Amino acid sequence: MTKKVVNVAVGVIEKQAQYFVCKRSDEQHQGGLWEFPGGKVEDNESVEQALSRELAEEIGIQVERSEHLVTIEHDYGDKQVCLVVHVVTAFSGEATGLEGQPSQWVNFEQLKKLDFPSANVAIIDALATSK
Ligand SMILES: Nc1nc2c([nH]c(=O)n2[C@@H]2O[C@H](COP(=O)(O)OP(=O)(O)OP(=O)(O)O)[C@@H](O)[C@H]2O)c(=O)[nH]1
Ligand SMILES: [Mg+2]
Repeated sequence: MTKKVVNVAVGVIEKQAQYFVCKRSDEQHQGGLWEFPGGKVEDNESVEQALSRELAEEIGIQVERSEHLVTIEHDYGDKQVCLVVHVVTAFSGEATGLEGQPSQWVNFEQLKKLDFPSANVAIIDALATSK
């Protein structure tokens, strides 16, 4: 049986060699783990539109420049996702967890030590390669 793939726009927010990450709530899929902010791409929008919308909703920033980093297909067993990851290198506003989620800016060494969903291993690898 083929499962429905959920397309997700994910933003790696980068500023002065620091990265902005949020903690997923316990009730969410892959709850309690750190994440790069983002969310599901709706039927009527492009990945870039979804990225801008989700980052405005979740962390209150307006994307000014972003570039594609990597696209990852991952099967969690209970859910199959396709993460389309962009690095956001210019934005306005100040990143904050608008939905009450814990958040922090970390450098790359700290980023590597955080607990992320397993699909994110490939994001960290791609970031390391792009540096
Ligand atoms: N945002 C985000 N989602 C991720 C990451 N890694 C990863 O596997 N995912 C998965 O991508 C899927 C969709 O992301 P999401 O839960 O943020 O979607 P959303 O903001 O639209 O949430 P909602 O369903 O509460 O409205 C989840 O199954 C989540 O586990 C990540 O780094 N960031
Ligand atoms: Mg989300």
